[in-house]
Amino acid sequence: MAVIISPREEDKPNIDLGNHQTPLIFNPSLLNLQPNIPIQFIWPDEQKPSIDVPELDVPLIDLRNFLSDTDSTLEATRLISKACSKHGFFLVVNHGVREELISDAHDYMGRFFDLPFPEKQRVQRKPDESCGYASSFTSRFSTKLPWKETFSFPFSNNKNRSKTVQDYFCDALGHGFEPFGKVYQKYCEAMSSLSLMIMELLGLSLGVSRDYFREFFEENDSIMRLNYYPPCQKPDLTLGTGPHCDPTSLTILHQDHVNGLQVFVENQWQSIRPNPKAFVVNIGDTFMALSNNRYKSCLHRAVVNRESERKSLAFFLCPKKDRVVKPPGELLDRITPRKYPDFTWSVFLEFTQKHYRADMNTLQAFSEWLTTNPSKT
Ligand SMILES: C=C1C[C@]23C[C@H]1CC[C@H]2[C@]1(C)CCC[C@@](C)(C(=O)O)[C@H]1[C@@H]3C(=O)O
Ligand SMILES: O=C(O)CCC(=O)C(=O)O
Ligand SMILES: [Fe+2]
Repeated sequence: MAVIISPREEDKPNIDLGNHQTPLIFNPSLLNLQPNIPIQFIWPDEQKPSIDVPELDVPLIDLRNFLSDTDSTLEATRLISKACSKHGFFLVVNHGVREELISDAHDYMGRFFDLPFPEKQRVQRKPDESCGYASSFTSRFSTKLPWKETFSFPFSNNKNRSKTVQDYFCDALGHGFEPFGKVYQKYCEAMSSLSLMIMELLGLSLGVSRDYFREFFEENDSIMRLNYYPPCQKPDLTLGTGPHCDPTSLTILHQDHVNGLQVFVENQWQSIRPNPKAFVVNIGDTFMALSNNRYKSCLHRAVVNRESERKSLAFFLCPKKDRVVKPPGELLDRITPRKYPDFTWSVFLEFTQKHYRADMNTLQAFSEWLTTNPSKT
């Protein structure tokens, strides 16, 4: 009988606070004036950030001649195979995304988070929905709150070429936000194209056809997330984003110039230094399942600091919601049985939004949850 997964109470998302609880409002400019931070933001000793961590040696993959030159393609597949079998993180440069588009995306992110709090609350994330504005997740979790504000919105890459991001901004915030919508529409389209190029690389490196994963993600229902980490007076007591593996398929992250991303590799936290010309790419749980565990979705977190705010752009590539996630035949053989059951991203996403706070065991917990909820398979 499978153990029924019920995360620790404090980790269980509060779907309904009812009217007996009003969530603490995370207003960093006010919170940071107080000598101490609210207890909900203080993490357990074993999870508090360590001050000095070593730098992770992350492979840098040059996409300039990828697919046009055999040697470059071989080198890229070798590097990606080594990194993804170990920790799932690598950098890509000469990626073809215009510097101006990246700087516009950072610029508009700053403008959004500088808006007055009531303005941001107009797009407040609704309970058990994955998109919208969230400040510190006070309405979702009762302890171990992250020191951050986020704004997430959907991107769909589909045949009718709809402008889902631009429409989201105009519908949710009004036509005055059309410039925001246009920039993030272009940015997400560039992220989707880059993701598909990386999917070709991943396919080649896993020994399946170059087009297999590209076709799988050609149409995608992805999530764009803007992360804003205010300065914190007690950076050694809290975390900007807690330790987790991304439940999604592939994450393409652009950090601003402030250090903060850390990955847990060889039993220690190691930082990935910001490089404005590079995107940080990591394998998520869903791609780990697609690769039948050959490539690893790795534990990572974000730390904060006393002096400066930090921002990051995270594009989460996700398959079409109801596409069945199962590894290709080439990755299955008699000595390598299936590691995870078939599932759809829509059910996995629902699991992370309604039942389980994503951490380092999300995919395992989800697999076990499916056995006790057969209607979800
Ligand atoms: C599908 C998702 C859930 C989260 C956003 C995307 C991919 C990463 C997930 C998350 C960042 C992992 C850490 C916990 C979390 C609650 C957070 O800190 O934001 C997660 C996101 C979420 O559930 O909103
Ligand atoms: O902000 C960062 O550097 C990492 C954020 C992250 O891991 C996430 O949003 O999933
Ligand atoms: Fe992450």
